[in-house]
Amino acid sequence: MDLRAEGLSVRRNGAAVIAALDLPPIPAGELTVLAGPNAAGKSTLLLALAQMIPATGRVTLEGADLARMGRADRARLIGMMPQQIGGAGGLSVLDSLLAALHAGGGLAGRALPGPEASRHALETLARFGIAGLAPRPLSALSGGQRQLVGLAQAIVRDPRLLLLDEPTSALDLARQFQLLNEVRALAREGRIVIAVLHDLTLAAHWADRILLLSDGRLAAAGTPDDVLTPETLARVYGIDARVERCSRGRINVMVDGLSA
Ligand SMILES: Nc1ncnc2c1ncn2[C@@H]1O[C@H](COP(=O)(O)OP(=O)(O)OP(=O)(O)O)[C@@H](O)[C@H]1O
Repeated sequence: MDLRAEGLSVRRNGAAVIAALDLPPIPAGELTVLAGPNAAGKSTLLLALAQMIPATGRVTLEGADLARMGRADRARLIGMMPQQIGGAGGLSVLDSLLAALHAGGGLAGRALPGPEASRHALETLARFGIAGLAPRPLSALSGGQRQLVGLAQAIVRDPRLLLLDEPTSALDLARQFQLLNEVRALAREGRIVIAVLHDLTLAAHWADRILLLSDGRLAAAGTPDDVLTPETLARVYGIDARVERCSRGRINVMVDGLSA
């Protein structure tokens, strides 16, 4: 069971952002990290995979063509955490989760009665350690709290495919660890999970596989060991980097400067 994308092309503002991209099959059960320079097309790729922007090519989830699926079925199957989490208006955190649950037809497509829906939403918040935020208005959250709520919104329907755009960018070190630990557990439970991360040391620690995007093309794909080499980092980011192992065997990426 996997996600596949073949010949995917996206134009934005008249320019080709993603051009005839083929991805290797992305399996359930693993955490796939999407990395690459600014403006490489990472957010665009997530939006195109979720069919939220026009794209040509073929995207299949567990064999089903997502473009041919109804909106309600896609909402049931896909959870998307955008880079910017909305927070306007007076909607509470709990109500925002109930709205996300309702938008996808309930829990994995099964409508829940009111009290059960609230209980499920609260359990989802508790999974990320933020049940206490339930009554707070979205507009009154810190950036990090908003990011944790964004992940809870993406997962509340129990989707098969989880697309997370820079889920840790506003989080402190402890919450980065907590969130990525949960995200990897969500993958291990049998979901297909793709997360955009800029921090390659973090990616090396948590990813089962890394897709490195550059100028809308796949520059490298494979395990962190395969992808995170000084040669590839010089080619893709234009940096002089050292890739070293710390005492626990984990990969550390250190940047010494920009390539000449
Ligand atoms: N709404 C939009 N309308 C037009 N062009 C856009 C839009 N969003 C992004 N682009 C353009 O598409 C290209 C890819 O942007 P995208 O946001 O996908 O990159 P990214 O890899 O996610 O970047 P970052 O790491 O900076 O978040 C950029 O050139 C950007 O200017």
